[in-house]
Amino acid sequence: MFALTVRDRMMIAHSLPHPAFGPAQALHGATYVVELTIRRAELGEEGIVIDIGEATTLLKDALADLDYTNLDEHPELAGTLTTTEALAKLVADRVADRLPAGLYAGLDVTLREHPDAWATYTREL
Ligand SMILES: Nc1nc2c(c(=O)[nH]1)N=C([C@H](O)[C@H](O)COP(=O)(O)OP(=O)(O)OP(=O)(O)O)CN2
Repeated sequence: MFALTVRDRMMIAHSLPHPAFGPAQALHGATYVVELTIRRAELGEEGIVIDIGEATTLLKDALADLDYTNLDEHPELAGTLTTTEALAKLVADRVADRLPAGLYAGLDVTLREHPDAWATYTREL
């Protein structure tokens, strides 16, 4: 299995209104490093999993309406606890929706809250 990874960042504000989150129930900010890995069993005729530029654009587009926003006000996220895990799934689903069918084995999206904590969502395709 081959894999190609690209990385981007997004800055957001959000609150996590559940008692499990203590002070993070209040509005606070986060800067995530976001990694997208696309997996493919065999390389294409160009000898690549996916063009790096194309993968970078896919990731950037998936983050575009989230970056520099208050997620509490995002219509698609109403009623969602926007945890690192949930955001990783959201980004993965958005990228998966734009990949051609039948070409790729799967993808992983990792959001790093800080160097010592991250969450990953894995999706087979
Ligand atoms: N599994 C997850 N745990 C936590 C998430 C998350 O997205 N997934 N998010 C947060 C908060 O948004 C914030 O990032 C950290 O808040 P904090 O109160 O500092 O929480 P910590 O767990 O880091 O520290 P405590 O010792 O619990 O205060 C929190 N958790």
